[in-house]
Amino acid sequence: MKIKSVRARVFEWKGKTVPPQGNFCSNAMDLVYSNTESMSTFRFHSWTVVEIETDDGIIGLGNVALAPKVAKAIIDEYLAPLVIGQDPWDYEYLWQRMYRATHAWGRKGVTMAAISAVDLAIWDILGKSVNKPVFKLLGGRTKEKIPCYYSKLYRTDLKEMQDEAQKFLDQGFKAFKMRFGYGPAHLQDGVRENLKSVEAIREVIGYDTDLMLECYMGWNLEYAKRMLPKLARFEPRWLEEPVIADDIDGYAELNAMNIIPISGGEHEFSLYGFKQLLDKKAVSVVQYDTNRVGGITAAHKINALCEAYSVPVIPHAGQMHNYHLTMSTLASPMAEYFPIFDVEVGNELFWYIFDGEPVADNGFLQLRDDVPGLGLTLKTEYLDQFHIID
Ligand SMILES: O=C(O)C(=O)C[C@@H](O)CO
Ligand SMILES: [Mg+2]
Repeated sequence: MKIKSVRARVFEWKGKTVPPQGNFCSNAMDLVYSNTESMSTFRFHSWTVVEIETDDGIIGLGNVALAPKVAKAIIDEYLAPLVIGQDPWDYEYLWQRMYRATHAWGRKGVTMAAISAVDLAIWDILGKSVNKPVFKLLGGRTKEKIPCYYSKLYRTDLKEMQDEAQKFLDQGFKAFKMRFGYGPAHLQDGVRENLKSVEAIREVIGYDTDLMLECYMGWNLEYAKRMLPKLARFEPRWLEEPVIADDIDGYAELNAMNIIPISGGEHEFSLYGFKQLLDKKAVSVVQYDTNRVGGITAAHKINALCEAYSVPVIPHAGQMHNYHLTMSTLASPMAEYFPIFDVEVGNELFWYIFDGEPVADNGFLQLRDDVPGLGLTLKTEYLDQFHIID
């Protein structure tokens, strides 16, 4: 079997979007003075879909949501020529070709995300070619079904947040992730607002339910060190991305305080990036995203590394490409889950592009043994609400 073609298309959402509430999520831009909305560069309103076809007609689907137009250019210009004409079963060789050929300027960020998208499509082909779901090629079914946590609760009116939490508590979710709205730039008022929002959610979900707290790189080390003792009473399962991804020593200092487990990884890339996080004990929960970190080829290796370090893997953002990694290892106890909503930040946009994503049932997800590859097809229902760049 040989790869015959690689097609990368950008799906630009032109449909309805929900305008964000102010301070709906602390983020890395909060500390930079600007007159634009600080989360504006952290939107996922475009998504690049990769379709790789083999000479015997199998089509594999991959996807990338980081800088999708740039990712397309990297795939078209650099990665496609490296894999066309090659055997997809030589996936490690192909991964190393893409990684090393772009090493001078790739390694992390959008190049690794582009490599991930190609790698996902290759693994989709491998599964389809032997009529097996991808998780069966990685280690098989390690769970009867996958526990998942509800992920949204962006900072808005506290009563609205409580109603949202109640609605999904009633649907059987046993774990929730909420977003802080404030960070160092918002001074003591922001501290009080952050604490009030956690208290409000705990009032609804109680303490028999996991609560995770998301900073999305919006704090800094000094502020996080002040906040951790104030948050401890709420017994969070983890505090996510309190500092920017490059501040690995900051992560390690916060994790070493042993007040609240620190999580991160959605903005880290490659096996080596995670070796560094683990060697420095920077995180207590690893959260790579398989469509960023280097695809399934890289994520599978990181799963083994995390198993050896006894650090759980709970991949960022859910989605099928992550669920196969969670299903195939005991090192990954749970998945993130974004329910389908009107398009807001865009974390939910994949629901409008693909069919086949599992819908949570009572806080669990199921992958089928009889659906080959990643298990996704392109959805036609919303195609008229996308502008597609081929
Ligand atoms: O789901 C996450 O972990 C994310 O970081 C999504 C981002 O949009 C803000 O939370
Ligand atoms: Mg996050």
